[in-house]
Amino acid sequence: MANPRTLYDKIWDDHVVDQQDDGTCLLYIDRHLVHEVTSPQAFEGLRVAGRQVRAPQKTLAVVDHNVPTTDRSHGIEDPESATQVETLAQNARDFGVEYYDELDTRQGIVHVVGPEQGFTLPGMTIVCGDSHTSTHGAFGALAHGIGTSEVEHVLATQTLIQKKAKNMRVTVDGQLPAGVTAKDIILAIIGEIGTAGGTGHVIEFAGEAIRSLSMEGRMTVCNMTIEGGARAGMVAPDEKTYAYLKDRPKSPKGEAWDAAVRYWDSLRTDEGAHFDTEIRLDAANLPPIVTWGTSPEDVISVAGAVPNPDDIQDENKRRSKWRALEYMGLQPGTKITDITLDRVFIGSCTNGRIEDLRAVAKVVEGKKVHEAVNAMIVPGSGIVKMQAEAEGLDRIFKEAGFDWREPGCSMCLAMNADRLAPGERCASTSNRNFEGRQGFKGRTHLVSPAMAAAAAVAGRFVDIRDWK
Ligand SMILES: CC(C)[C@H](C(=O)O)[C@@H](O)C(=O)O
Ligand code: SF4
Repeated sequence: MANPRTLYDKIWDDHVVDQQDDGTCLLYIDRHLVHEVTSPQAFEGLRVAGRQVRAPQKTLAVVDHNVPTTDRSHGIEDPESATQVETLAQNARDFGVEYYDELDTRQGIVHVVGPEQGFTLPGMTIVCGDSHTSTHGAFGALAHGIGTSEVEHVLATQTLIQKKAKNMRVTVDGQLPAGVTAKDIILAIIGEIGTAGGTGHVIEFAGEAIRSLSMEGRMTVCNMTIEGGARAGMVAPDEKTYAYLKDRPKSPKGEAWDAAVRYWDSLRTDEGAHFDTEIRLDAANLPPIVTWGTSPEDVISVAGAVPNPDDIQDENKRRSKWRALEYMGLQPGTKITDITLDRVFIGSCTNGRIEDLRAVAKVVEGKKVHEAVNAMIVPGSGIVKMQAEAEGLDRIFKEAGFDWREPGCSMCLAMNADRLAPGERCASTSNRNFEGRQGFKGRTHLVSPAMAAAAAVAGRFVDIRDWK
């Protein structure tokens, strides 16, 4: 038998167009997602060179980062945002690329839209000028972010120059306790390996707890792989993957579907395949997690307290964690459940999908957002919004006092009107808690949707395992 291979090895091998002696490869790219932030220069480069988009049908453009999440039916007021959006629209028209504008129901965060449309499929190489492209790995695709010059390269040639990464496997055994979610799994993993722990690797997530996750949950895990420093994250496709993709607008149909499933079934890591690094975690021991600092690795159980940086041996690390506490306005030893909040943000490509909104509705139904808290819910796409409204979730949210918005990246990052004021403290379902991420001097605590929902009602963090 041929050498046993990992899922990553298989997809890689199937896409190599050319290999140099030093290992540099030219990789064929199956899908290219494009948004307004990292594409203007790339399209301009093509224009200047007089080139076309090589495979417009393998390219999909959508606006997400800059769009306001308030009513957009009368146009976009902010001139900067309007220009960004219009530039993408113009580029899509000029180059014949399919484009979902801010009024299209299919519009949303690029990483929510791709899977939803069946544009993202197992076994594919998928790129986007955006670090959270790793999300699409949940479907058993090799998906990662690229820079703007690479965006131009892919637009022009449908290929990418890459060196192969190492294989890493993170196995999460057992079953999650009630109240503990995919978000807690990935935060725990990043807490364990650190933000550089995955450097140079592609991570395959495996084990009973990963298999038990819905596609939404797997997307949450793969989405944040990048915060652990890895190039990409992936989960082998299975029946859940196929059920999610069946009959999506761009999924293969009829015989083509059957043939695709046969191929997808071969995308499993072979018995005995080599992993350069292996990590194991037990899901049964995981608590709901809250970040206390300014890095996604600064994690602690909701039942715990803010750690004391003086306990850290390494001087640089100690200093940086003190700085994080100062920025966050926190004291060592403060119980996490004593931390009060000004804002709650539920949304983003990490946790802005329908399952996330259902989890929030379950927690807040019949309750009220705390009077000191300003809380918003931003669906990840127009399709998510429509589905939530069909299920009556929007009524539950509005009756509880949440602001129910139009789809986009919103307060995940301060690139649009949704942002924190200096000093404001926010429980957020997004993926980054860097200084200034949600607004200048804003303070971000990353949590799961259920934890954010409970915090909105209580005005402080609460252990969702005790929620009634
Ligand atoms: C603006 C974009 C390039 C950026 C990314 O690459 O991830 C953004 O989506 C983010 O989450 O920080
Ligand atoms: S929702 Fe946040 S993380 Fe996702 S693409 Fe938008 S800005 Fe990046």
